[in-house]
Amino acid sequence: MSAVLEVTGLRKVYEGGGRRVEAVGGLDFTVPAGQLACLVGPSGCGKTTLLKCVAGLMRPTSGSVRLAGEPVTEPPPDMAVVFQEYGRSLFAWLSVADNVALPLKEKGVPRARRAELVRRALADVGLSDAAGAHPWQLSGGMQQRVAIARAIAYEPRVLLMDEPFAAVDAQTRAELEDLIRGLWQRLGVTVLFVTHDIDEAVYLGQRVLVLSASPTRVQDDLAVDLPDRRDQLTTRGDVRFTELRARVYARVQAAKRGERPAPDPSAPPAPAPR
Ligand SMILES: Nc1ncnc2c1ncn2[C@@H]1O[C@H](COP(=O)(O)OP(=O)(O)OP(=O)(O)O)[C@@H](O)[C@H]1O
Repeated sequence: MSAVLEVTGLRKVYEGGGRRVEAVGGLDFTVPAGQLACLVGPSGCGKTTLLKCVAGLMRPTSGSVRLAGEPVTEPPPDMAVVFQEYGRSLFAWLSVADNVALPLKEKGVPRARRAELVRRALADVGLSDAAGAHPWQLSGGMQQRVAIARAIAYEPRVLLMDEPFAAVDAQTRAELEDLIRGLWQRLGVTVLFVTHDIDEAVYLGQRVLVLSASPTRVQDDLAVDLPDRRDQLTTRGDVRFTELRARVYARVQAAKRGERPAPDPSAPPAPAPR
């Protein structure tokens, strides 16, 4: 299956205030349609910068991003982003339903269709009852569910997530991870999920891309050959999960030290697209 997302020679250098930081340094990868790929890398390695470039929110210094073959030069209509800071991404004065509806309004989706998409998305994230509430009346986990509902109501081809669960407690995080896997399986959307949490990357992904320290590059690209049906207890207790986690951990450590590990002959081949 062809790649829906192509990142080629992507480089981003920040300059200003007498400081020059090469955050992303010549990065190449593609994501096939329908894949759930996780990006994991050391703190400060350039994950957010990369995602902003992929989302068309930031111009790269050089290189390109293509979505379904088209160059991304501004936020594309068929891409949605969920950020870590749900508190800042929701509008406090709008109801939950209106928050979810807002991007659809901007996209020009007719009112009746909008109402249907909002209803479905809120049902998908288990928040039908909270449609009339305001974000500040909800827990952090519920607010992040609203942000996810807003993203999926938009019916994106690609869903980008930047450490979306970093600010919620462990139990809520586990629930949200399962929610994302469930939505991904049901909707068939392509997901690029950025996290610094190795366990989360292995639990969620079909594939884990390990990023090097800044200026970041793809250090490794591992297939996650765990069964498609995952649950927090069984999957995390699986010997294969522990092996993959140890392998990703070792590679993130190597990335921090700036080492390039030798290719692993026992690593499974890249996963087939769904
Ligand atoms: N607007 C900016 N101007 C200058 N430098 C920046 C800017 N944004 C990020 N940087 C620098 O680019 C590098 C990568 O930052 P980025 O936020 O992309 O990393 P990250 O991997 O997402 O970090 P974390 O894991 O801590 O969230 C850092 O050295 C950071 O200081």
